[in-house]
Order: sequence, then structure tokens, then C-alpha cells
Amino acid sequence: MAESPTIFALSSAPGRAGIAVVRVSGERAGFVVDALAPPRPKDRVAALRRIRDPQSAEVLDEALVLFFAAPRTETGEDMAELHLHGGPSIVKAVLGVLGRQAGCRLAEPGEFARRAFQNGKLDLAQVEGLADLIEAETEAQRHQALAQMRGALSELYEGWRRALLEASALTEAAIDFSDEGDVAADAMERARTIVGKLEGEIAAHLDDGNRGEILRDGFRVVLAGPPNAGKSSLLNALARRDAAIVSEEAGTTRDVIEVRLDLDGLPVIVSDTAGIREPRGAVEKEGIRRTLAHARDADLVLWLSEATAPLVPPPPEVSGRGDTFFLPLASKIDISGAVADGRLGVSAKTGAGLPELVAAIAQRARERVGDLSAPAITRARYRERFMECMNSVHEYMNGPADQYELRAEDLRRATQAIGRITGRVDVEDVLGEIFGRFCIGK
Ligand SMILES: Nc1nc2c(ncn2[C@@H]2O[C@H](COP(=O)(O)OP(=O)(O)OP(=O)(O)O)[C@@H](O)[C@H]2O)c(=O)[nH]1
Ligand SMILES: [K+]
Ligand SMILES: [Mg+2]
Repeated sequence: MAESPTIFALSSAPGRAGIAVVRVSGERAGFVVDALAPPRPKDRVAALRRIRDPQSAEVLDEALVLFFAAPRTETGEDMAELHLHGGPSIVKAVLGVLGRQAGCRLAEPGEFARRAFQNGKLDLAQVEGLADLIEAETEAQRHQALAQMRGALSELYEGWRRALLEASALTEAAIDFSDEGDVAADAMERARTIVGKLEGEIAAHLDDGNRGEILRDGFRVVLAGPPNAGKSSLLNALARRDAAIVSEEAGTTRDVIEVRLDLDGLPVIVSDTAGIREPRGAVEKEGIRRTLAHARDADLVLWLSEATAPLVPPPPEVSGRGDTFFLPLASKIDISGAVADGRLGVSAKTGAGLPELVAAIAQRARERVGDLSAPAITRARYRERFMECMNSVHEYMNGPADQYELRAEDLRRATQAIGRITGRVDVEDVLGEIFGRFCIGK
């Protein structure tokens, strides 16, 4: 087999910085250090070295250099790190010299993680945990991503896959002993017990109120209500900046405007929307359509109307999904004073009621996300595979038990569906999609 190219990339953020870390991975990583920064440091020991262009002998920088021998490395290959001074021209020069070394080329996005996967260092669910960890903005997101990267989901899913393999072995035994009716029936009965237990566990995992995905992607709050209720003013007060245009003219907001907040470590996305009324013109009509579409998908709709006006009844898109998704608010209580009709009163102008509102949103988000330590589905990709798995499991449980071959096929499909999540089976098709979303150097 031809030697796979040695890859390199800037792994720290681009731009001016105190330090820039360039990583190298592959069979030639050690030779690269020998050529650019001799002598090669001892395995896993940092050493200060001059970085030179081996052709011109020009000194490019003085840097900390590390060499890590395979296989105890992140990618499973030989790796080197150059901790350069973080000037863009130094980084550019060093990357240029690396590109001229035999067998070396710039890494593609996600290629370090891809090699870690291919060398069995991480499975796919762990790789996706790593991607989430890099993206994490809040504490709870970081916890969830770190647990996933360290294998919390992988262990759970592998356990289920092993149980399915055990049931498969029993079903195969039934096929082998099909002319000994008792033995075959007994094996099928034991397999059925295993699959029945699994069915319950996966059903519970699927029926999680999307809490893992909400934590990963954010709890979606939509501000809606009649025009001029003060929605944009409230958004700005929550975001503590002028994110949306405010004016006394009804129908100011047309496009949906989103701000991301960190409430108690939970990611919350608040959207300001167009006021709902009989639209005047095509643009406002489209704005209202967008408001209603967002309200239907929201985890919580804040229905805002002025404190002095009685509660305007919300459209069914807003109220139809029940109280869990709906919180009525009374705005501008600096003018009217408190309200007595059960609405939570707020003033964007004075800030009155905002701490209570923030607490109420955080409370709802916490309820939806639930126990943060229990592993939850974090991606639609996993949910889809589990639905496939469950279809086959249902076939298995409900199909005639004495049709052993058909039941064995059900289990094969169920096992394969779970295997696709962690990358145990034919995964080439999903690899590009997953690793391509990483940035270069990861
Ligand atoms: N006194 C007082 N005035 C407010 C408050 N919030 C908003 N207003 C005023 O009410 C008017 C409408 O505010 P917006 O925030 O634009 O209302 P909106 O609901 O976004 O309006 P549309 O986008 O047109 O639907 C503006 O003149 C604001 O200054 C408040 O808490 N107190
Ligand atoms: K307005
Ligand atoms: Mg507005």
C-alpha cells in the first residue's frame, strides 16, 4: 500500500496571536522535525528549537517543538507540534516550507479527526462529540459534548448492539437446530427476552423530548404578539444591545431576528418576530407567515401584549400546543403599573419584571433539558437510525417466531442501524458529511 500523505495545518485560530500551533501527522512527521528543527526532541518532551527552511537555511522562528510517536497520539500516527510565535507571516512561511517537504500536504477540514477515527482512536459518535465540544458556547453544552467525546453515548449504543448480536446468535442457533423443535423454540424465547428489553430501552431513549438536541442546538424562544406590543424592545433588553429596530410605528419588524443567550449555562435562542394583525401589504404578510412558522417550532412562545390592553387571544399556532409552550406577558408596566390577570408584567424601559422573565425562561429550559448527566440523543442522525432500528425490532417482536430466517434478517437490519451511529458498519457515505464540517486543523 502506498504511504498516505503526511498532513499539516494551523490548529490554533487564524490571525495574530501570542502563539500559533501547527500540527503535523503521518509517517513523515519525525523527518519533518529533523529537517526543519533539528535535533528531533525526545518523544513527548518539549524543546526549544530554531525553525529553518532546510533549502535556504533561513531561520523562520524560534519555537517549542514536540514529537509524539505513534500509536499513543490523537490520530494514532506519528505527530509533531510547532508552537510558533503567532504572527501571520511566520505561520505562512512555515506552512509554505512544510508544503515543500516530500510526502507532505495541507490537511483538509476535519482530516486529523478522520484519521483518529480510521485508526480506531475515536468512533463516529465520539468524533461528533469532539465537533460539538469545539462549538460549545455554554457550560451545559460543554458537559454534554465532553461526555459524548469520552464515549458516554458510544458505550450505551455499543451495549445495545452487543445485545442484538447475542439475540442474533440465538436466532442462528434456532436455524441450525430447526429440526429439534424444543431447542429452537427455547433459543427463540431467550432471544425474544433480550430484544424485548432492548425495545423498551431504545423507546425510552427516543422518547426524551429532544432534550439532547435542545441542549446542543439551543432552547428556542419566540417573542410574538400584536404590533407595537414592545417585542423588539424586550428582545433588546434581554440581549442588552440594540439587536432589533424599535419604533412607534406599528409593523416595524418584518424579518425574524435572533439573539443567543446563555441562561444558567443553557443555550437559549430568542427570536423577535413581526407583529400579528391583518397584514397591510405583501411584505408584512410574509413577515407574519414567518412569525407563525417560528411559533409552531418554538420550545416556548412569549405572547406579549400591552398591560393596559386586555389579553389579545393568540392564534392557534401559538396557543394550540398547550401551556408548556406558551407564556403570556404584559408589556410596558412602567405606564400601567402591575397587572392582575395572571400575565407576567415586564417593562423594557425600566427593566421591571425582566429578572422574573429570565428566571421563568431558564426554568422552562431546565425542565425540557432534564437531567444533564443522563446521556441523550444529540443529533437527528442518531434519531433516524434508531427509528430504523425500532422498525426492525418491531418486526422481530411481532412477526411469526418460527420463521427463523426472517427474524434473523430483522436483527441484522436492527444491528446495522445502530452500527451506523458509531461507525461500526459501512460508513463511507456518512464520513464526508461528518468530517467536512470540521474546520482545517481539527
Ligand atoms: N413606556 C414604554 N414604552 C415601550 C416599552 N417597550 C416598548 N415601548 C415603546 O413601544 C413602541 C413599540 O415598540 P417596539 O419594540 O417597536 O414594538 P414591537 O412589538 O416590536 O412592534 P412591531 O415590530 O411593529 O410589531 C416604541 O415606541 C417603544 O419605545 C416599555 O416597556 N415602556
Ligand atoms: K413598532
Ligand atoms: Mg418589532
